[in-house]
Formats: sequence, C-alpha cells, structure tokens
Amino acid sequence: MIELKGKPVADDIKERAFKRVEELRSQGIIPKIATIRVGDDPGDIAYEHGICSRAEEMGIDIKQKVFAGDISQERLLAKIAAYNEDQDIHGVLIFRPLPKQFDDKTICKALDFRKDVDGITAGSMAGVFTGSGEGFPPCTAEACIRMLDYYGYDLTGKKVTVFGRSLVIGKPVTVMALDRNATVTICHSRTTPEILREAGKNADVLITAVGRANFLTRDLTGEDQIILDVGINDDGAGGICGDVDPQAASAAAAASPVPGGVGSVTTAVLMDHVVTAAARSALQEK
Ligand SMILES: Nc1nc2c(c(=O)[nH]1)N[C@@H](CN(C=O)c1ccc(C(=O)N[C@@H](CCC(=O)O)C(=O)O)cc1)CN2
Repeated sequence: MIELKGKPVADDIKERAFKRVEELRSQGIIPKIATIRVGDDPGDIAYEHGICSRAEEMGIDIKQKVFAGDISQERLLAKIAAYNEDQDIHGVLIFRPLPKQFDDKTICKALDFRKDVDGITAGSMAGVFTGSGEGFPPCTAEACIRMLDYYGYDLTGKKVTVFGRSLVIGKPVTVMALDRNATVTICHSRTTPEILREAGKNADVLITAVGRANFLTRDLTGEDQIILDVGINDDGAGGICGDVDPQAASAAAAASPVPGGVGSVTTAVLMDHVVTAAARSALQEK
C-alpha cells in the first residue's frame, strides 16, 4: 500500500501561497485570518493550534477570539458583524459545530461570503455548485481534490464513492469530483448495508467523511482502490484516528493516513484561501 502523505501536498500549497504573501506584504497588505471559537471542544482546540502554527510560519496574521460556551447568539453575531466590517481581516473561520443554543444557518448567513475562507455561506456553496469561482470551497473538500491532483490520480471516467453527505465534505467533494469527470455515489446513514457494500467494493476511489473510527472495514472495500480518509476521531489514547480500519487501509493500492494525511492539507488550503481573500480585497480597493 502506498501511503498518501499530506505533508508534501501541504508544503507545495504553502510554498506557492508564501510567495503570494511576500508579494502582498511588499504592497503593504498583510493577510489576516480571524478565528472564533465558542467553548473548549478538544477537536476545535487541536485544529486552532494547527491553524496558529501554519499562519505563523507563513507570515499570515491571526486574531483569535474565544467565547465561553454559554454566550448568546446575539454576541456571536455582533462579533461576526464586526469582523465583516474590519478591513484588516481578510478571512474568518468559525469552529463548528457550534454549541446547541446557536442556529447554525443564521450564523453561517451572517458572515460576509468574501471572508468565508471555510466555505460555510450560501455564496461559497453557490460558487462550488456553479463553478463561478466566488467565495471558497470548504477546505477539507478542496484538500481531497488537491491530494488526488498532487499524486497524479486523474478522476476522468473513474468511480468515486463518498461516505458522508455533509455540507462540509460529502456534498462539495461530490461536485468537485464530478467537475473532474468522475461518476460519484454518495452513501449516508440511510444507505442500506447491501448498497453500502456494493458502492464500496466497486469504486476506484473511496472518500470517507463519516466521523466514526473504524467505520470503513475490509468487507466494504474492493481491490486496487485509492482511499482518502477524512475522518478525525478521538483514538481514546490522547491522539486522533480516521474512519478507515487498518486492515482496509493496508489492502488498498494507496491510502491517506490519519494523522498526517488530508488534515494537514486542509490547514494549508485554509491559509491559501486567506491569501486569496487578501489579494481579492486588494483588487477591490483599486
Ligand atoms: N470550521 C471548522 N471547525 C472545525 C473543523 C473544520 O473543518 N472547520 N474541523 C474539526 C475537526 N477536528 C476535530 O474535530 C480537528 C481538525 C484538525 C485537527 C488537527 O490536529 N489538524 C492538524 C493536522 C492533523 C492531521 O495530520 O491529520 C493541523 O491542522 O495541522 C484536529 C481536530 C474541528 N472544528
């Protein structure tokens, strides 16, 4: 099995983005991301940590806002409105899912789609579905496609099965794979076991974004497949693990590990989006 490591892909994205950061800085523009975390979810904190390190190494400014888990929706909306107005902030990332007192749709709607570097607004989603180039695709969905591109896997004529139908990964990655001429099947919680097995076994590429450790077992996979594991789960020992069972991963032709796979590319894509948002705002000012 070939291990599809994320590091070379992330390094390639960061190297190109860093050149653009230098160019922008020479024009007096410092790309800046604002992150908003509500509460102390360990997954959010781990992701926040990765974002901070990556921003620092790339010369991107970061403003971190942390709210207690019981703040009101009005306070969060006021912070988003302030960041929408702040000309120095080019991208805003809200750690999600948010605690239960928030209406996710209202929060997503409140963000200016030009600053939506993680593809949560209807404007960004329209960009993905219409190919208009507006907004930004969700970072993890784009990271999957960047992984396949980097490792030279052409999706034309290939069968792709996506496990998970979320707006963050399943749906957008489906559209992005379609745009690369793949034939895509999406499986979800209501897919019958028979269809799940058939869709798993018959695909050329499997993308798992279910969020359940060991979800993709060997009986759901076929031969000579490429597996992208997008799951980030608590491994019960202070670390993270993906959705793919080790036996299924080792039987594949190529598979991405967790950690060290799609996750590290996701953060690099996020930085790339911040740089693009900064460049777009500079163009608008001219
Ligand atoms: N707005 C968002 N909020 C959150 C997201 C997201 O994609 N958008 N993801 C979750 C996922 N998460 C745990 O629940 C999580 C994500 C990333 C990491 C992490 O450690 N990332 C490392 C790379 C890890 C790897 O190699 O796979 C990094 O960024 O460098 C941990 C947990 C949280 N909220």
